[in-house]
Amino acid sequence: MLNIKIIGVGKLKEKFLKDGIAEYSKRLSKFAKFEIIEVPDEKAPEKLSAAQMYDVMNKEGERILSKVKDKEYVYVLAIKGKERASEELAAEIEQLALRGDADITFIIGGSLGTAPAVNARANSLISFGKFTLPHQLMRLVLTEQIYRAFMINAGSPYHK
Ligand SMILES: C[S@@+](CC[C@H](N)C(=O)[O-])C[C@H]1O[C@@H](n2cnc3c(N)ncnc32)[C@H](O)[C@@H]1O
Repeated sequence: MLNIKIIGVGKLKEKFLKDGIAEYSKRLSKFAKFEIIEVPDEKAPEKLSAAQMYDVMNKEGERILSKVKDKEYVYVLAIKGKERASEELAAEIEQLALRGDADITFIIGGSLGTAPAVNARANSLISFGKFTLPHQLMRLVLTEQIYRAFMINAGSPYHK
C-alpha cells in the first residue's frame, strides 16, 4: 500500500472542511495509508513588510520540511506549478508505485505561500490553475483529487 501524506499549515477551522476531508480520507483509506500532518502557522499581524512575509514563510517552511523524509516523493502545490489533468496525476501515482516510490507527500503552503526551500525540495510543483484557493479549502480539494486518482486507476465509474 502506498503512503500518501498531506502536509498543511495551521489547524482546520471550518466544520464543513473537516467533514469533507474526513469523508474523502475514509474513502481513500481503502486504497492507501493516508495521513494529514498539520504544522503550526506562524502568528503574524495583518500588515507585513516583504521581509516579515519572507520570515513567516521561512519559519513555516522549516516546520514543513522537518516532516519530510528523504525517501518521500514530494509534490508542492503552487499556483505557478505544472497543471495536469486528473488522469495525468493518476498515471503519475501509478508510475511512482510501479517504480517502488511508496511514500508520496503533498505540501500545501500557508496563507502566504511556500518558502523557496520548500519549493526546492519538490520533485514536482503541481498547480490547480491560476485561481488562488484558501489553503484550508485546498486541503479538501486535494484530498478529493487524490481519491479520484485512485478511482481512475481502479477503473471506477466515479471518474467521468
Ligand atoms: C492562499 S495560497 C497562497 C497564495 C500566495 N500568494 C502564493 O502565491 O502562493 C496558500 C497555498 O494554497 C495552495 N494553493 C492555493 N491555490 C492554489 C492553486 N491554484 N494551485 C496550487 N496550489 C494552490 C498553495 O500551496 C499555496 O501555498
